[in-house]
Formats: sequence, structure tokens, C-alpha cells
Amino acid sequence: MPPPPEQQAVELRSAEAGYPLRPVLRQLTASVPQSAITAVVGPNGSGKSTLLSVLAGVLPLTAGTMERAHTSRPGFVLQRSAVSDTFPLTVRDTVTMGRWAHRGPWRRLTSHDRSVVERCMDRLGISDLAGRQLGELSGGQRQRALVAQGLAQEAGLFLLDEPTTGLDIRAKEGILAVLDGAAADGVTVVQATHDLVAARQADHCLLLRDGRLVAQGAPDVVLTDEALRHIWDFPVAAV
Ligand SMILES: Nc1ncnc2c1ncn2[C@@H]1O[C@H](COP(=O)(O)OP(=O)(O)OP(=O)(O)O)[C@@H](O)[C@H]1O
Repeated sequence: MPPPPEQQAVELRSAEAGYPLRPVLRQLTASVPQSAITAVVGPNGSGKSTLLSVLAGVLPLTAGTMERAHTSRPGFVLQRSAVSDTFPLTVRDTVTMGRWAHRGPWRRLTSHDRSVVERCMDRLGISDLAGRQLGELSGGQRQRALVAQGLAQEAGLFLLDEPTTGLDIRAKEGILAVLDGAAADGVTVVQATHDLVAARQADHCLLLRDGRLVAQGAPDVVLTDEALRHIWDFPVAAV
């Protein structure tokens, strides 16, 4: 049963969005529960990243409505860093950029900012990498630095695009535990993922196909063998 409306962090009604000459999301009516983890699942090109951009407020709706309980800027962790690998940024610099949402890039950091940065690196297990250049890191180390950067924003709504893709089991479990901790602290987490194990651990699931919502609800109700077979047109085991 869906949570009552006052417990929703985001409500989309008949939402449509896309790119010039390419409509993607169609008639999407979906909700994102507060202080919980929502997994957005669907095949390549089904509109997961587009939906995250809508939730982040960086892609406008072309039709329909979106109500967001949070007024502050959401934390948004993209699949790849917006900063080039060749730019000389340390891991600590990268995580510190998460505080710019509060300070702006040119304001001095407060001791609170510094302690948030250190705590976020600690939570992602990258404190020992703090002085290393981002461009020298492995994919998994880099991914943890980007999640730490998003976490450092201390946003009420935390959006992540495939945060566990390409990670080994330990790094993946580490990131999922951090997301669990954030939700327990009251943060609303939304992650787009191809990882059905991660999706099964979420509290709520949105299943997309061709920009339309196929189902939403608890993962064990949404991610059934039949639904996955229907979505991918071939046998994908529900785990
Ligand atoms: N910047 C863009 N300009 C034009 N079309 C885009 C843009 N970004 C995505 N698209 C198109 O929008 C559709 C949905 O893409 P989107 O990235 O949202 O899907 P996705 O479910 O996140 O896919 P994946 O699992 O491959 O990451 C695709 O057809 C894609 O080609």
C-alpha cells in the first residue's frame, strides 16, 4: 500500500520530460517516500537518468506536475564526475566541493564544513586516499569519492545514478550501507540502478520501460520474475 501523501518526498503526476525532439518520460505518475531508499530500475534507455534529472530540478517537465517536499538543492551523484580526470583535484578537494552548495566556491570553509568532509570520507572508507589525485584512483575508489561528495552536501534529497556499477562486492556493500545510514538519518535517497540485488534492498521501487512507469511499490512486489521477463523480454531471475 502506498504511504500517505504527507510522507512523500516527491509526487509526480502525469509528468513528461525529455530532450529537444526526443520525448522520454511519458505520463509518469509516481511517488518517492520520505526518509527511505527508492530504486529506479529499467533497461538501458528506459529513462532512469532522465527521471533523476527531473527530480534534481535540472530538467524541466514539459507536461504534468512535480511536488517536492524539500526546498533545498538535492545532492546529485552522476555516473561520471563532471570534472575532467586531468584536472588536479585531490579526493579531499572533490569531497569539499560538496560543501559549495552551502558556501559557494570562494567562501572560506567553516570548521563544520571541514568536519563534514572528514566524516563523509570516513563513512566511504576513503580517508587514507584524501591526498591522492582523483585522476589516479581506481574506478571503485573514484566512485566512493563522488558518493562522499554528494553526501557532504547534506541535502534532504540525495540522488545517485548507478552508484554501485562496476564495484566489487565489498565496495558495493559499503555504499549501500552508507545509503541505508543516510535514510535512517532522515535523508530521502533515490538511486537508478541495474543492480537487482541493490534494488531488492531498497524500500521502494519504480520500474520503468520506454519512459513509462510499469510498476511502483515494495521491491518484492515490483521485481517479480514475470515483471522482469516482461521488461527485458527474456528470462531475468528475480533475486
Ligand atoms: N542529453 C540527451 N540528449 C538527447 N537524448 C538523450 C540525452 N540523454 C539521454 N537521451 C535519450 O533519452 C533516452 C533515455 O535515456 P536515459 O539516459 O534517461 O536512460 P537510462 O534508463 O538512464 O539508460 P541507461 O541504463 O543506459 O543509463 C534514451 O533514448 C537516450 O538516448
